[in-house]
Amino acid sequence: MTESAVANDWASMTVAELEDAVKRHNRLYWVDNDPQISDPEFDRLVEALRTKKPDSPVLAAIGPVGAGVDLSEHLQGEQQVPHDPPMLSLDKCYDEETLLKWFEKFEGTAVASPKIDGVAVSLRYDADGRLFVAATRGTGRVGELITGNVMRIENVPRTIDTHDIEVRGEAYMPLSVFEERFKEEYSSPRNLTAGALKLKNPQETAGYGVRFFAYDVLGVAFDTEADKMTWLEELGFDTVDWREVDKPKLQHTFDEIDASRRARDYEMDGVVYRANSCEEQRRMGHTAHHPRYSIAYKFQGDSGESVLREVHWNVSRTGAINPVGIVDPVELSGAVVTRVSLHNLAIMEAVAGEEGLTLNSRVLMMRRGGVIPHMEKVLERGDELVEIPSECPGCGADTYRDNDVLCADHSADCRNARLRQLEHFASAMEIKGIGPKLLEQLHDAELVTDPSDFFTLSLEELTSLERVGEKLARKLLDRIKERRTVRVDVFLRALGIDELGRHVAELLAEEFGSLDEILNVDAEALVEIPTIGEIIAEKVTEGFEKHAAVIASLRDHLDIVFPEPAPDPAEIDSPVAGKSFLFTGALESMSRKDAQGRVRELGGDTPSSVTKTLDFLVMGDADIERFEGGWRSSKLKKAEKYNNDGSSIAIIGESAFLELLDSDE
Ligand SMILES: NC(=O)c1ccc[n+]([C@@H]2O[C@H](COP(=O)([O-])OP(=O)(O)OC[C@H]3O[C@@H](n4cnc5c(N)ncnc54)[C@H](O)[C@@H]3O)[C@@H](O)[C@H]2O)c1
Ligand SMILES: [Zn+2]
Repeated sequence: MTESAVANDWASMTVAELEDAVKRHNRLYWVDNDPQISDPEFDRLVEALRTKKPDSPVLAAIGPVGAGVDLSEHLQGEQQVPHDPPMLSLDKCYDEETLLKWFEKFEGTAVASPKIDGVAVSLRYDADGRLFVAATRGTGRVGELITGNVMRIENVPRTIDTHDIEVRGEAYMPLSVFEERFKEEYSSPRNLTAGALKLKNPQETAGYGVRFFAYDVLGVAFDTEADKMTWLEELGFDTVDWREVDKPKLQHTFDEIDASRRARDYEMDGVVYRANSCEEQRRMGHTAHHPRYSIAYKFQGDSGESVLREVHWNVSRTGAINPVGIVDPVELSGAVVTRVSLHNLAIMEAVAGEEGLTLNSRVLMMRRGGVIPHMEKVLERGDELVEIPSECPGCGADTYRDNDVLCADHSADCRNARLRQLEHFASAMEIKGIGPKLLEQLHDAELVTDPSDFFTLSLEELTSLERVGEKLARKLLDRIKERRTVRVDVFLRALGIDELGRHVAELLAEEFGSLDEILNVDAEALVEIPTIGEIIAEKVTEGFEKHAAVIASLRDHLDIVFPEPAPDPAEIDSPVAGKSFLFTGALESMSRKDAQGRVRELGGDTPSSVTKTLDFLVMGDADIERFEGGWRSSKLKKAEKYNNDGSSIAIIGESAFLELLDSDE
């Protein structure tokens, strides 16, 4: 029911109309940089045309080349990087039948990997194995030079143990980074990645935490795609999460990757399959639009219709007042959504169109990339114009517009701004069990009005609140007490200062020896730290000034410590200290990141790829069972290969890992 209302638009059109629409939207997207429909909707439009006229020449001309993008208008000659062979699009399919048909066209197995919703990047390494050119995909034939920016992507190797090759892959912003720092004001991790890669001051790219997954290499011949990926990993690249699949596993792999979406730290919009045999790849070749040996099987069911009932105005921790839509419940990618961030004024206006957003509008809701819900577009206008508040809902201060964002100079007792700040503090300090409801109670009873108040709470005060019994109160007090000793970077981030996210906090902790030094630093000195730009430096120093009183009272209650230099493994008798652990796949009891944190706390090491000296390769218990049943991921294969050559990498499940941790504590 939900999808048809949109798809029907296209289904009722003639071939000529469809061809015109495809050409128009392709141009709007690639040339004018002003897409007017969402990507999934564009894909449906293309499918509608493909169904009616599979050999339409317009189908072969989708993408930047077909749209006639000419980079020479924008770029100087030296900024243009030719791609040979061009960086093409992918052929698409939406059902198993089409996938099977594609599979019949070649001999051997396929290699499948998630289709990452990021930005394609080409990396070139010179005769000494040094990264010397990085470029965007651009028109597909000519890209834009972004070497300085790419140098700031942490997991892109600067030098490799071979020479004269080109590596292609996808740059993306981890969802954890997006959600922590950007989700309030930006709508898409992908667009932010593209922006971060083109920043004029490449140093600032580092602050965006962009990462890179390799999926292809030119300049070396391989027998199989699997060999290619393994080789890339040995060179030190993080590769897309690939696996070799045979015919019976084609659909199964798609379902499995689809089901794993929420456990992954990136958005994706389908599964890419490639013929495993490189000889077959050469035989099949490519069209002007896409290689024939590859196909993208795209996810569906991410969209649905709903009705916008209300717009709430939320004061963010930085003071911006952002719209949040309340919609009738709608199921998207398996989860029911009732609230959707409209991000900021500009994004809300873009969705609504010129006449403004109205309540009771019929809207298309979507999880682009499967994770973050968006209101994609208004399908039918409602009856009541959404008013932009002239006053802050928390303190009544006048609002004003600052570029894309609604702002106010909140008074010191703005309830909403405070609640948001306290919420951020509790979550950054990892004080578990303090949700928004309890916070409101604490705040409204004037028990906690600034962050330091958490540390003076008493049992009587807590139990005086509705629905807080003695048992819960004691538990909360214990948790708060546990967090009295806190690492300086965690403390700094918890202050909720604009631009002082995890990355900057860690830099400050590394760079300085005491909290006083950090708090008294001036903007000029901060800019000296690589990856901190002028804007960050100013916001951070301003923030320290503004929060001086809160910081002072927090210091009375907290024991703020600097990260200890890693303990000397020789001195600790422990199964974890001095050992290296690599986690792969999803764990049940904690995220991979938390698992790495635990290992490092205990003095262990967490390398990012399988090496000869790795001690433990850890995976979920379900994966261990699959492993025992014969299944092999690329990491497993590599570990086994090293073990055959004399390494002793223990391959263990999560339960065994937890036992190791326990025996250490
Ligand atoms: N909204 C609109 O009006 C409109 C108009 C035109 C195009 N579009 C959108 O533009 C998008 C881009 O189209 P396209 O032709 O550039 O890209 P595509 O969808 O054909 O995908 C090709 C890209 O996938 C990337 N990729 C990610 N993971 C990969 C993996 N594991 N293996 C191999 N490649 C991987 C590659 O970088 C490659 O550049 C499409 O999603 C389309 O919907 C939208
Ligand atoms: Zn306010």
